[in-house]
Amino acid sequence: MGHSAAVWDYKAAVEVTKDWNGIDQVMLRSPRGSSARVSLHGGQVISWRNNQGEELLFTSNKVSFSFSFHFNYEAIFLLDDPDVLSYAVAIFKPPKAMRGGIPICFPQFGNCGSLEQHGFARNRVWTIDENPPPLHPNDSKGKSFVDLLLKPSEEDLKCWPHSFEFRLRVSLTSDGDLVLISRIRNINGKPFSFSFAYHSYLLVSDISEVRIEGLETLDYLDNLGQRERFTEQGDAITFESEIDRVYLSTPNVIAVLDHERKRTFVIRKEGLPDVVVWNPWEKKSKAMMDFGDEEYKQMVCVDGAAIEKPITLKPGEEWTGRLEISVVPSSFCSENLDPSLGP
Ligand SMILES: O=P(O)(O)OC[C@H]1O[C@@H](O)[C@H](O)[C@@H](O)[C@@H]1O
Repeated sequence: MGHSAAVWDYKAAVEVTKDWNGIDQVMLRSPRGSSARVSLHGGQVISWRNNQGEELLFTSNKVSFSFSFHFNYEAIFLLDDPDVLSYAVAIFKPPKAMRGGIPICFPQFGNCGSLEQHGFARNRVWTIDENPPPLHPNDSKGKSFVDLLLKPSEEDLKCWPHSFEFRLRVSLTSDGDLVLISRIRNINGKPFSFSFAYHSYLLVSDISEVRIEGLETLDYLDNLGQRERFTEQGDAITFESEIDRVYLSTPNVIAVLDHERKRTFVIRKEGLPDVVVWNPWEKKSKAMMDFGDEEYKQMVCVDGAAIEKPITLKPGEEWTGRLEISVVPSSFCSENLDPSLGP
C-alpha cells in the first residue's frame, strides 16, 4: 500500500543488505511503492521498479564468471537454478559487471584507450559515503538516496595514474523517478581527461516496437564502422539490426517510446553531451556469454555520456554529470517534453 510522501521516513527507506556474493546492496524505496537497488559492485543500479512493482531495467538471466586458474576460463550459470548458482558462488567471485542495469563507464568508454573495455569503475567495489560534500537541497528533499564513493586503488593508479574521488548519488523521487548524479574531482597534482557513460539498459517489450526521439538530424559516430561520422536521416531511431552509435551534441531530453507497453522513458541529462544507442541484435548477443539467446529483444541501451570530447579536469576541479529517468504513458508525446532540467 502506498504511503503519504509527507510522513514518509526517507532515511528508513534506505536499506543495506548483502548480495549472494557478500557485497553490499542498497535498496531505496519511495512512498508510492517504487524501488531501486544499487550494488556496491560497480556502483551499478541493478533494479528499478515502478509503483506497481514492475521492473524497468533489463538484466540478463545469465551471469558469467571469469576466473583464473592456470588458464582463463569463462563459465555461464543460469541465475534461476539455485543449486548451480550456489555452487558457482562458492568457487568464483564475479569480476565482471552484471549484464544490465546501469553500469558506470569510467574513465574510458568502450575500447578507445589503454584500459579495460568501458574502464575499471564498473568492476570495483565502491563504498558508502556517509559524509559527502553537500549537493543542492533539492537533490535531497523528498527523495530516498544513497551516496557512494570510489577512489583509485594502487593497482588502478598503475594503469591510470590519476588520483580522483568519484562520488555517485543514486536517488529515487517520491514519484519513482531515478536520478543519478556523478561528481568526479581531480585530487591529482596534474590535469587528467576521461570519458564517461551511464550505460543504461532499459527494459522494453520488444525492440522492434521501440522508437527513440530527440536524436533526429544529429551527427553520430558509428561503432560498427570504425567510428565513422554520419548524420541521422530518420525522423526517429527504430531497430531492425544491430545499432552501436554515439550521437553527438544531443539535447538534454530524449524519449524512448515502447509502443507495445504504451509507455515512454524520458531521459533528462546535464553535463552529458553525447548519447550512446546500442542493441547487439541476434548474432552479437549470441556470441556474448552473458546474454540469453532472445534477450536482445527486451533491451535497449540509451546512455547519457561524454565521449567524443573527453572531460578534462585541472587539479582541484570537479565535474558533474546528471541523469534523470522517468516513465510516462506514451500518450505524453515528445513535443510535451520540457527541456529544462530542474530537480
Ligand atoms: O560487453 P560490454 O563490455 O559491457 O559492452 C557492451 C557494449 O557496450 C556498447 O556501448 C559498446 O558500444 C559496444 O561495442 C559493446 O559491445
